[in-house]
Amino acid sequence: MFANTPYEDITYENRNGAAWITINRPKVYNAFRGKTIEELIHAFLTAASDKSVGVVVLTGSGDKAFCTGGDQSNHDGDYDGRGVVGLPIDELQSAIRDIPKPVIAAVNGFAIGGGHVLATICDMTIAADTAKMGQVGPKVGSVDAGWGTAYLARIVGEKKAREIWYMCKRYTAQEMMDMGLVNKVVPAAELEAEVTSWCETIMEHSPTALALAKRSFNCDSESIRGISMMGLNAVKLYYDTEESKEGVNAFNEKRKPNFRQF
Ligand SMILES: CC(C)(COP(=O)(O)OP(=O)(O)OC[C@H]1O[C@@H](n2cnc3c(N)ncnc32)[C@H](O)[C@@H]1OP(=O)(O)O)[C@@H](O)C(=O)NCCC(=O)NCCSC(=O)CCC(=O)c1ccccc1C(=O)O
Repeated sequence: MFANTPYEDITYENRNGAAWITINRPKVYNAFRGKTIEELIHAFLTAASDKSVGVVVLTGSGDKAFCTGGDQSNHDGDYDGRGVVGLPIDELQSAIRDIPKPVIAAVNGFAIGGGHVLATICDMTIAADTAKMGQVGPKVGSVDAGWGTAYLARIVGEKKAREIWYMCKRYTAQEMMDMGLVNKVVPAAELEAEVTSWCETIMEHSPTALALAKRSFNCDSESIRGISMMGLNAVKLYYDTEESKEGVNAFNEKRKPNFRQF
């Protein structure tokens, strides 16, 4: 599908064995549409099968955003691609978890909504001190009821996970590190160098030992994949309601949503 075709929504570079996958839609703060997700899946699977790649980095272009989740301008009940909600987001999340190589999220700005979920499921997260992270689902008529909730709670604990989803606040990189969602915070200008240095260390280590470690970590939380699929199907029904559409419309019209009518 992508043979000999450059990606449109992302870039892919093999830097000395580290596959850097960059979401390249800065005008919409690196929000994803159907095509973006397809290209990300393809890139992760390419990295998985390339023996010269030992580690994968996921980041966003520009200095504003890592990823702000689904593209709200392409969202009218369904997104514009395939899958249960018009985005094969479950396949992308599975690709990040299943590839037998460590995936590092290099969070260079906003990691919000589905973008925050992507950072959460990466094996490790290194963030710029300027990054802002959090959830917006209940403000914009959405929820990632699976990896975004249940897996998040494994990392930050139930109370904090519930706060993140119910309050929809923005957290600094340091606050996210204090909660266990970020491994290291560095000045924004040093993010790339820091991530490169972590990649160099990983490239010195045994790929099979790393793959086994990753698989064993995953085993313990594997049941969340089922919760996630059920959540996705429930969210599809929710997306078809006026209540959900009010959230999307309010964002696009730059106004506060009126959810109390429902
Ligand atoms: C990111 C913000 C907090 C930044 O706020 P601020 O600094 O005030 O800047 P803005 O003026 O708001 O934004 C600048 C510019 O970017 C555009 N933009 C930002 N985010 C998006 C977006 N997601 N889609 C489209 N466009 C976006 C914004 O319109 C501005 O453009 P201008 O032309 O300059 O006006 C803030 O922007 C913000 O909160 N953004 C909204 C984020 C959002 O709503 N994301 C979607 C969340 S829902 C989601 O991700 C579900 C998709 C999904 O993956 C999923 C589906 C079903 C089940 C599970 C999942 C899952 O999450 O896994």
